[in-house]
Amino acid sequence: MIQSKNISYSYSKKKSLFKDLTFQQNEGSIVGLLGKNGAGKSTLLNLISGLLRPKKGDIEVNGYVPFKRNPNFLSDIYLVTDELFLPSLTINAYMQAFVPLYKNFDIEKMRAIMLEFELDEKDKLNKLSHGQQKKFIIAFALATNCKILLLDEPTNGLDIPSKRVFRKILVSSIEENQLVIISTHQVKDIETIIDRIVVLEQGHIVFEKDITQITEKIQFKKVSSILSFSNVLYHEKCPEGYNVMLPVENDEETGIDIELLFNAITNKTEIIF
Ligand SMILES: Nc1ncnc2c1ncn2[C@@H]1O[C@H](COP(=O)(O)OP(=O)(O)OP(=O)(O)O)[C@@H](O)[C@H]1O
Repeated sequence: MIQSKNISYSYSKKKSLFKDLTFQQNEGSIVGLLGKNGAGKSTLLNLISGLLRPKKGDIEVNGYVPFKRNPNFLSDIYLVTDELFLPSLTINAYMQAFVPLYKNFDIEKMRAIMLEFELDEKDKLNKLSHGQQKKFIIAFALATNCKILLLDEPTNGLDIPSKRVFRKILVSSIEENQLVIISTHQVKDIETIIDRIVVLEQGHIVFEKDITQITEKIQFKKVSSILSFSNVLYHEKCPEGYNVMLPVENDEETGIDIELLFNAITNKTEIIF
C-alpha cells in the first residue's frame, strides 16, 4: 500500500533529512508514527501524500507515484495537518464543494460524527475555535473513507471528551482496506488504538513493531521498588515508585506504556526481540 525504497530528501543542500529511507506499510492497520521534534514525521507524511517529491529513490502509494498527483490517487488519500486554513464557508457549503472529490464519501457517517463532536452544518468554518475546526476536519477525513488517512497531531487542540470521541470513532469506522498513520507527541491519546509503532529519529526508522509483538515480549508495570528485579530492561521514577519494562515471563502479558517504550528507545535502551 505504501512502499518507499531508498528515498532521500533534504530541504537544504547542506543537510539531508532522509537518506536511503525504506518505509513500507500495509492496509488494515492504525500506525503510530512517533519521534522527537524535527525527526521528520511531517516531512514523511508530505512525501507519502505527494506534497513533496523525494530527491532520490522510489515511493509508491496505492499503486501511484504520489508527487504526480493523479486525481484517482488524490481521491483516495487524506492528510489532516496540524495547521488548518479553512475558508469562510459554512460546513454545508464546504461539503457541497469538496465532497464530490472523494468517490467513497459517506454523508451519513459525516453527520453522525458531527453530532458526536457537537458541530452544526450551519456553523461557519472560519468562526470556529481551533479545536472545533480540528474536529470538523477529522470528521471530514474519516467520512471520505479514503484508503489512506494521514493524521498529523490529530488530537492537538481537542478537549478531553473529544479525544475520547476521536478514539471511539476512529476504531469503529476504520475498514480492513484502510491504512491510518497517526503522527503525534500525545502518545496517551493513541495508546489504546494503534496496532503498530514506527519511531523516527533524525530521518531514520529506529524501531518498528506491531503492538502484539511488543507485549508478547515486554511487560510494562508500575512497581514500588526495583531492587527485587534483576531483569529490568528500562525504568523511570514516578510518584508511586517506578515504571518498568521487564521481559515477559510465564506468559504474563500486560498492556503497553508507549511513553515508557518511546523513552527507552530514544535513550538507546537495547530491546531484544
Ligand atoms: N519548509 C521547511 N524548510 C526547511 N526546513 C524544514 C522545513 N520543514 C521542516 N524542515 C526541517 O526538517 C526537519 C524535519 O521536520 P519535520 O517537520 O518533518 O519534523 P517533525 O518530526 O514533524 O517535527 P515536530 O514533531 O516538531 O512536528 C526539521 O529539522 C525541520 O527544521
